Amino acid sequence: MKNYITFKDVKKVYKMGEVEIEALSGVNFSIDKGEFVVVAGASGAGKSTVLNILGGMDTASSGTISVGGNEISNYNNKELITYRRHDIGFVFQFYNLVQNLTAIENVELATQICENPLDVHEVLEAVGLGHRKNNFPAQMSGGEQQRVAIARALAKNPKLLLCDEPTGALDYNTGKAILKLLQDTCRNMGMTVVMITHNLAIAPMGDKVIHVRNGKVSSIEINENPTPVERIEW
Ligand SMILES: Nc1ncnc2c1ncn2[C@@H]1O[C@H](COP(=O)(O)OP(=O)(O)OP(=O)(O)O)[C@@H](O)[C@H]1O
Repeated sequence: MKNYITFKDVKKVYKMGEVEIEALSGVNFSIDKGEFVVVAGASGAGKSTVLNILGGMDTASSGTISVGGNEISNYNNKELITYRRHDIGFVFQFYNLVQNLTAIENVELATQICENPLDVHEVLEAVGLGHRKNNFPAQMSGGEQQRVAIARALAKNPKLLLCDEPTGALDYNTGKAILKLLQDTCRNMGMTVVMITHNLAIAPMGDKVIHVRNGKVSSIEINENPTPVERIEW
């Protein structure tokens, strides 16, 4: 589906007492269903603000955001909760797992609040953790914990998978394996994936690369033939 997501003239102003910070100053882009999109830019450019607004964790000050034909910029708080719960899977830099629950329990916890969850065993197999289901986070490496976090997001069967620097805390090879998992998930499940990075070297893996600078989109690249992660070096 073309233009599954659209941002039209989206602005975000944070007010801190007397001071106003314009984090987004008129952001425009569109994303098709099933695209793997990389949002790239320097620290403070506005990447997380874009992702948080798209995921319904924050709201725009003005402008229109539409996802799958719904104007989420008009949603009230209750509608945003439902949207986050059913439509969005989030993956963060630091995995945010519940430490006293096993891998499978962490994934099950997320599926308990959503409508059409996937089979938790199958999802853990798919992320390569079939043999670690009963381990606690402290018994797993960073890369394995991030796989649990990805399984937790995917098991909700979300419409959108949003990833904020998902490899930021991982070493080179582990990070690469996680990027491959995300790219393969996008292809195999037809999942729309939006991933933030400050690492421009991995931009060629995206079907689309949205460059953000000073709260604006500075350019958008379309890669007709995205590079498989295993062929990217940085
Ligand atoms: N809750 C907030 N209150 C006030 N200012 C904020 C808030 N969140 C973000 N900002 C400001 O908005 C601007 C954009 O921040 P944002 O976190 O979106 O950038 P970023 O590109 O994701 O950066 P990084 O790569 O460092 O995470 C920055 O100037 C930041 O200080």
